Amino acid sequence: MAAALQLLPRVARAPLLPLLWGGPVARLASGMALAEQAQQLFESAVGAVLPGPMLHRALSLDPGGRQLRVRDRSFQLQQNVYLVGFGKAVLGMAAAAEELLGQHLVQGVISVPKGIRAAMEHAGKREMLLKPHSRVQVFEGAEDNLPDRDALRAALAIQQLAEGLTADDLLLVLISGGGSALLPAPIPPVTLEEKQTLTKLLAARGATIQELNTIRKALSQLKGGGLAQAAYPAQVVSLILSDVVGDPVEVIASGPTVASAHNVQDCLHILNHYGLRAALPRSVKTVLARADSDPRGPPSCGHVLNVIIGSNALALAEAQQQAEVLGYRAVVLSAAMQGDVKNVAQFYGLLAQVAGTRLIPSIAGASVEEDAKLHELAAELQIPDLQLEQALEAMVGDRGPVCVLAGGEPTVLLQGSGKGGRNQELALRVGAELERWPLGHIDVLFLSGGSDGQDGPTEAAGAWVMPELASQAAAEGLDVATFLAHNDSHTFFCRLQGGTHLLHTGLTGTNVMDIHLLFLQPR
Ligand SMILES: Nc1ncnc2c1ncn2[C@@H]1O[C@H](COP(=O)(O)OP(=O)(O)OP(=O)(O)O)[C@@H](O)[C@H]1O
Ligand SMILES: O=C(O)[C@H](O)CO
Repeated sequence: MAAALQLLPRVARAPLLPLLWGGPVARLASGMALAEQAQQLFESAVGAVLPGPMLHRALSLDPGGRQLRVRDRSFQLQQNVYLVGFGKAVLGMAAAAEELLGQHLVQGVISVPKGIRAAMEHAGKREMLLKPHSRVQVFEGAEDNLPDRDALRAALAIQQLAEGLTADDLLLVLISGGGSALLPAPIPPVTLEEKQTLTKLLAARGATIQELNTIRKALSQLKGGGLAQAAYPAQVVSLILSDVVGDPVEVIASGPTVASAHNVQDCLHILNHYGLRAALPRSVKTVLARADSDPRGPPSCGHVLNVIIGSNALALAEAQQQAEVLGYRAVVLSAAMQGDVKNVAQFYGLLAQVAGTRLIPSIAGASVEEDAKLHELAAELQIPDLQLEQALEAMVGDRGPVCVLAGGEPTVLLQGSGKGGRNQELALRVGAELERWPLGHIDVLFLSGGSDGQDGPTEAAGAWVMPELASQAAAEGLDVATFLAHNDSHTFFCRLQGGTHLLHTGLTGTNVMDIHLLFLQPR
């Protein structure tokens, strides 16, 4: 337990209110105490997937320092290791890798978001920074998650490094979310601008990350296994931090070390579906036509070891453990929450209602219809790993406080021009839902936060809400529906009670999608 609490120093100091559930102290427990615990559990989830700890779990040197161990594989070390990386969490991953590899690391090139070094320095996160005489060259680029000239230069440097390797070398590839935009290498004659436009159009028309990255792979020299091919005959080990539901290695950062299984027909189907086929630039048509007749087929990746070293599920598992230490019955609902944010919010609202009735059957709670509606909605959302029955089972009977943990990435279809993010919008919508289903004797709190610490283009990571949200807002003259109609959740939370419902962590240096926490605490 001491070790577990090390991750959570503030939790260790906080009074363990739920342990005293049913007693007078618990009855005095305020929403703020619950909110503090929610924020601490969020931090513990993120703490489990920080670059340093993750790297050290995945990589080790044998006692003589002659072999690099990755899972159950060993690689000979003789000052023959090269490193490349691209993604939002790669700076800290590279710092941890360089520290571990020492003199065995010959050279590295990484492509990371613009301003990340300054932000980490400013936040005092020195462990995320490379040392002054690092062998790793850093390129910053892809402002606003879009490929740009800086990212293109980085991609060229990465390609050159990979192409210069021999069969005696080992290439360590560090990959995390945001990697696609940070590694643009369009196949000529496609230009960077054309690729940028196509990516933007697909995203704006609601293409999924799977669809978007299928197109990116078809138009890129390095994605879809291209980087692995460039590094051949060197051995390649890819360490991947997943930011995609289900952790598909071929999708994350467009799978630069995974042979693409898609063909031109798949691309044309996607482009057709989003009404983009007719207006395709000639260059894109040329590249797709060439790919169709390429006798070599997709790159082969037999020399590659792809390893997922961090994921949303891992973060949730840590927070679940911490919640149990705090006396909650903690259930992981899913690490793959997806779907329209409105439906996801309705789902959490109904879940709280149904769960509340199970927790204290005597209260006027959910009806049979609401139970059925919850299951219907769950089926509609098509969440692959949803443990709804298990979660509801944990709530049967008068057994104390419950914490439901989930993760993933709901979708917001932007209609207004307000300021917000996925997590703040979800929290606001859940707050509105909770108000519709008052649960007399149970304190309910919902928190949603982006594990990277930045929710959309805002400075907050997310927000937390309780059923009293709408009435508190009304008292301050804020109308929830109006803010939602403008996708203006951040402005709403900034104004509500002086911003106390906002979750502020600063940039965390990692990225495993969003974390959702739902607490039900009988009074
Ligand atoms: N005003 C808004 N209200 C709600 N959501 C918004 C708003 N503006 C942007 N978003 C959402 O924020 C997301 C983009 O935010 P961000 O740049 O944090 O990317 P991300 O998807 O979190 O990146 P990653 O997946 O790499 O973490 C999009 O899903 C977009 O729909
Ligand atoms: O970079 C990307 O492609 C997305 O973040 C998904 O990994």
